Amino acid sequence: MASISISFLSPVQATSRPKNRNQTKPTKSVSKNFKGKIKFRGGSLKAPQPSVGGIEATTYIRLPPKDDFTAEFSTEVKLADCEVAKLNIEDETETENLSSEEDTEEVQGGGGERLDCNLGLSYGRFDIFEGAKEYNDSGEEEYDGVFEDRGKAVNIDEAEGYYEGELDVKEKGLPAVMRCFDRAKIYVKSGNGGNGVVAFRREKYVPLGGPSGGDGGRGGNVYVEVDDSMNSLLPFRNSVHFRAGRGAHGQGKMQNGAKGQDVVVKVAPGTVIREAGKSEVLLELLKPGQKALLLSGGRGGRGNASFKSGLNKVPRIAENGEEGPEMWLDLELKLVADVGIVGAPNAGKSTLLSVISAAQPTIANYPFTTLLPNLGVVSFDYDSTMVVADLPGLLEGAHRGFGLGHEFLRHTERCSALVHVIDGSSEQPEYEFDAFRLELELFNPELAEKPFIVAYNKMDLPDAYEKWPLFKERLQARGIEPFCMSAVKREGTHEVICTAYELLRKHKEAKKELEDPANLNYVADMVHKQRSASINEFEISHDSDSNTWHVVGSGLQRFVQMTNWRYIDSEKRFQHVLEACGVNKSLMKLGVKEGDTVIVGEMEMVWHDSTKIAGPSKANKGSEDSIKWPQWK
Ligand SMILES: Nc1nc2c(ncn2[C@@H]2O[C@H](COP(=O)(O)OP(=O)(O)OP(=O)(O)O)[C@@H](O)[C@H]2O)c(=O)[nH]1
Ligand SMILES: [Mg+2]
Repeated sequence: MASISISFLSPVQATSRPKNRNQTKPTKSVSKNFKGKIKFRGGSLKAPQPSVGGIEATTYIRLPPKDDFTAEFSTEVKLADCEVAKLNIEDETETENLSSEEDTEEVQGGGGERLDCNLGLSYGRFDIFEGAKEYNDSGEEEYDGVFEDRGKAVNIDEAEGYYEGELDVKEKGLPAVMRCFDRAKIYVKSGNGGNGVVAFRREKYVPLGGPSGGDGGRGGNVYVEVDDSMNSLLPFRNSVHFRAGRGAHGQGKMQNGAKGQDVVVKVAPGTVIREAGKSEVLLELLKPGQKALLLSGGRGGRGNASFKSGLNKVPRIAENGEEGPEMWLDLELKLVADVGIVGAPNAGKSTLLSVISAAQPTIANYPFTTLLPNLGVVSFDYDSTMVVADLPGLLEGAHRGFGLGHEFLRHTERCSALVHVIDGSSEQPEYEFDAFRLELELFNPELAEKPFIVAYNKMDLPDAYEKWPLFKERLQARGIEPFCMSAVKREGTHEVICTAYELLRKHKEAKKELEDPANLNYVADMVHKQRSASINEFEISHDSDSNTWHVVGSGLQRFVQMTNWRYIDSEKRFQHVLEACGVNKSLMKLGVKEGDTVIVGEMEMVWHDSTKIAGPSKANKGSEDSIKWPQWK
């Protein structure tokens, strides 16, 4: 094969490109000149401007450090076009093909990249913020119960009774402990593959031992697993980055590198995973033990033993390991509860939960005692259980940001039934019920359609007892059969909860038929599909101002990234691939000219019309004599 020489220039030299324009036959090869890692430079892509002419690409230029420019072709995966993948609770078969490695890493503690979650909620008269422990060194998320009344902090015990009176809307973000209870933003990156090496067998009495460079190991995978013991996303306040280990490099004597360590991100049942900033749901993990492969590690680079062929018995080439994909993910937790207890603040929701289950939520005679949802398991005589969630109280106007309950209403989205607890001692219980139904409707009409039970509470109080007949009559007139109870005295609660269980049972039977199987490895499959695009699929665009041609294609980009420029044969292979996949031909058809810059992945090259160089390449022989292909020395 005829030849063309390639030289890597320093960034300084690269800027004075005209100097090299006539350098059709540079004397130094890339392996001697180029030491550093090749950096990538992105550029704005514009529509191609086809024209005719141009001949051969030759000179390669090393790019400035990656930090100096904005990376356009990063390895970060974008799944904007992904379809929703919902997991089937019943489907367990998908987990079987996952690796059993469970390396719960914990990675960078930092708190810098937390979810920016300014939800703009207001709390009416009360603003609740975190106590001092929220910011202590140990990172414990304790809430020490301090209310702020328009700038003036008051103790939680003194806050009783503040609820009465006019409610003002005041814009303020949620306290971190609440914000992070069910939302988190994390970074995941699978491991890079290890590099392959060039080595030759040297042994006494074994002349010409041949290539013996081993392949690099595959990078570690990133898994997401449902952990039954978690019921919030609070652990992600301190752990944001999850990186799998990189594969070990290959070694001589045909030794392949070891696989990188996997990472398992543990999430609470009911966690919904989205790509950061996108609305499409990538995964929904419901069942404890479910384990999904999120990102698979990069492939290990091949050592020179893998390049041995009949034509090239002494290959001096090895690949870099493939970079592992990385992503930012938004996690959202929607509790997996069968029944949700909802109602106005101070109605007795937590009291009901404490009576029917072993849960011990905080109960007190002031609104917003419950700041985060509580879960309890109700066991029935006949060996069946149901999970009940007690949610923070909801105020009228919650959809406009009043109170706390609205933020947590979405946790009822997975509930099969709702129990409305009505405070019988309130002035107008029926009005309270109507206001609540309206709030549900405004938040999500689907919630309002869920089967529900009305539980009229505090029947032990004379006030509530007197109002009960009228309340019952009015609701019956509307076709609703309310229950009365006294949660404190444990009277009437059993009927309420048995009816709720009956609703749940009916709902589960209906749901069973609708469930469809889902692919747990959906995200990994999508990423793999994106990254393994054919090398022949590329687009060329031209920036006429800077005479720059951008060749964009994920297959080509991956190829450039895996090319190890330290080895002399890599240049030949690279040029051969550009030729074979039609990049050179396409550039010439589009009118590339002498001295134009051509950027392929991380590589920037200067195009040279090297008509002086002898003969067309083998691939082109006899087909298009007018076109001069890049040549090799
Ligand atoms: N007399 C009487 N008091 C009750 C009954 N149920 C609850 N309470 C009282 O009502 C007050 C509020 O009870 P909680 O269970 O904290 O009310 P909650 O609905 O969870 O309130 P938030 O969490 O603030 O929304 C407490 O002082 C309870 O003791 C009842 O059946 N009778
Ligand atoms: Mg409560």
